[in-house]
Amino acid sequence: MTQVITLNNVTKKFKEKEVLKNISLEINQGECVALLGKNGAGKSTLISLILGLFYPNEGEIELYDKKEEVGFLSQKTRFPDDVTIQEMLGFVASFSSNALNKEEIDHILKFEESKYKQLIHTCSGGEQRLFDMCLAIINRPKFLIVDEPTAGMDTSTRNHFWQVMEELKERGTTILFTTHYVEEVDYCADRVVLLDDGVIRADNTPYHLRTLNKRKRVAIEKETYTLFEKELNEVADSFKITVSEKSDIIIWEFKNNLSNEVIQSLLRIGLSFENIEVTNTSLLNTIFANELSEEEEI
Ligand SMILES: Nc1ncnc2c1ncn2[C@@H]1O[C@H](COP(=O)(O)OP(=O)(O)OP(=O)(O)O)[C@@H](O)[C@H]1O
Repeated sequence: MTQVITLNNVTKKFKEKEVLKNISLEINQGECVALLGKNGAGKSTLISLILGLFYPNEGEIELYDKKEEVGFLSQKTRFPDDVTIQEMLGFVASFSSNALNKEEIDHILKFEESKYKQLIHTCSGGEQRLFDMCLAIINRPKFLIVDEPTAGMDTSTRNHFWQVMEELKERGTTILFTTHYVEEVDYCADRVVLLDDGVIRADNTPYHLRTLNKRKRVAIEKETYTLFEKELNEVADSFKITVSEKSDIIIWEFKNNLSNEVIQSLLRIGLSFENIEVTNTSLLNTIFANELSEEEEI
């Protein structure tokens, strides 16, 4: 496979703080990689290193595409107050010999014709994000990096955005995107890289990460719980179940491998499946809920 970027044992510090610790990562041509992590995990710093905006303190980064073949959508964009959508599109397109044509731009933005004459800052949050995206891909980059692209988008704009990403992917664009939305990795990511406190905790397919259920969750209505309280507390104690309350339900959480025994105990006490709701807590949810301990393997 042809590599687009390679990071070898990269460490980045801001003063004494290690924000990225010994990161090694390869992205191959045509791959779509989701970089997932909580606030402050180091996602934007990693992107800045790839873009050459910061130097690493240790390690090497090799970008195989030319700089002008890389498109970048940053988390926040700023434009002068007195520039229209049309003017900015024309300005950015003027740097490329093969810029997107009007029809392609219309397909991305889905703006009415009159909107092009509007000042950029009068766009809604979602419209502005689509506009940012359009500028990022106006020169048809081979490698596209997008940092939290869907912030501020409503559901239909978000769906449209992911459709555009899918089309880019079908045309062979290599994509690296960051997101806080666990469900967004399902749209077009081939791989999910989980960054946690500056360390890569997982690098695998979305399917693989989703199926790694570390915990089971059982919700029981408080009214029902009260009827069987003594017996339920005994079961909870014997399996060391984490018990919490949320409005009118009691939630039990326990390791997946205890599922059969816990459910059988509930049925023995007299609860029926109609009284309980059983759900899986995925690995991704677990990590985002800050519940994964350092020792837990992925
Ligand atoms: N220029 C800088 N100087 C000092 N510290 C910085 C700088 N840039 C980032 N940091 C720190 O590095 C850590 C990682 O920040 P980064 O922006 O990479 O995280 P992130 O995963 O992108 O977070 P978010 O999801 O909130 O955007 C944070 O603690 C942040 O305060």
